[in-house]
Amino acid sequence: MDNIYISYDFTVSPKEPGAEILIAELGFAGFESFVENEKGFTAYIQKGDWNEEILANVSLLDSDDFEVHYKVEEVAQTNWNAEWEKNFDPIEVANLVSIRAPFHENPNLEYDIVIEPKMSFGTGHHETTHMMIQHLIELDVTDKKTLDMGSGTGILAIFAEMKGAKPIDAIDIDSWCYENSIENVDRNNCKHISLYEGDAALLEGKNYELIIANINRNILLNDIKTYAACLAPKGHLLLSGFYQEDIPMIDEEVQKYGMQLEKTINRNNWVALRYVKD
Ligand SMILES: C[S@@+](CC[C@H](N)C(=O)[O-])C[C@H]1O[C@@H](n2cnc3c(N)ncnc32)[C@H](O)[C@@H]1O
Repeated sequence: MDNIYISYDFTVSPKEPGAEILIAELGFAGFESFVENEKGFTAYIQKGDWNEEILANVSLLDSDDFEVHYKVEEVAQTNWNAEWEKNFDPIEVANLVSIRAPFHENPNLEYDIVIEPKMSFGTGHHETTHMMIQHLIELDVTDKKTLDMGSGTGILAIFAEMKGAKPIDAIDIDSWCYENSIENVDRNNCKHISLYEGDAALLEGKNYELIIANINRNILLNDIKTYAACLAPKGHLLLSGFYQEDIPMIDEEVQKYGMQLEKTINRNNWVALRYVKD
């Protein structure tokens, strides 16, 4: 991949919650990095991943509730780490889990996840990551053989290990994510996570008691049958990366493989579903 990026400098009014919702949508459209400022933020995408239609499905741009302006520029690769360090705030989930950068102070909660996301998705800022952490908090995952599909920074695999899951496979299709997750797994002293670059094709013949997949609706619809084939009876499947209105479609697919919906979590119209296999 070359080092040329396309940047979109967005102003969003009102900024709260507009910028947060827009960042979430852009993350799913393929943007890789976001640097906030007073009036909005700048979003970056590699030129090779960009296309003319990149904003076509970003619904906030059509919303009457927010005023959004942007200007587009081509930029050479910047020092992402320095940019990111200036802008990443620590996050807490349920007063139990902190997700922070190495330079943040440790708030001394029960679980402390240290992540340096660079270009990959998964700081806990996103609603879907947050909800998957919530599901994992509630599940007893001790000694559960686990798969984290679409692992991004590795954040969910890392938290699963902290909660006692093992062994864990974490798979991401993106080479940046794969490289970055190696660093994060190491940084959090995880010993039971095996990382792979790839997709559902790697799952043939595998067996898990817990499968976590925070990807997007279409990839999930395509891959649910493969996940189902790898999931043991009484095993749990956690799915996120889609909206409330996508639930019927996802649910219809999952139901084909003998799984029951146990719990739905919803944040700002994003959802995370927990299924259990018969
Ligand atoms: C929404 S992010 C989730 C990251 C992290 N698990 C989290 O919860 O914050 C989705 C991830 O799935 C990866 N991905 C996309 N398509 C995939 C596929 N077919 N198989 C595996 N990973 C995929 C992307 O590269 C991205 O890192």
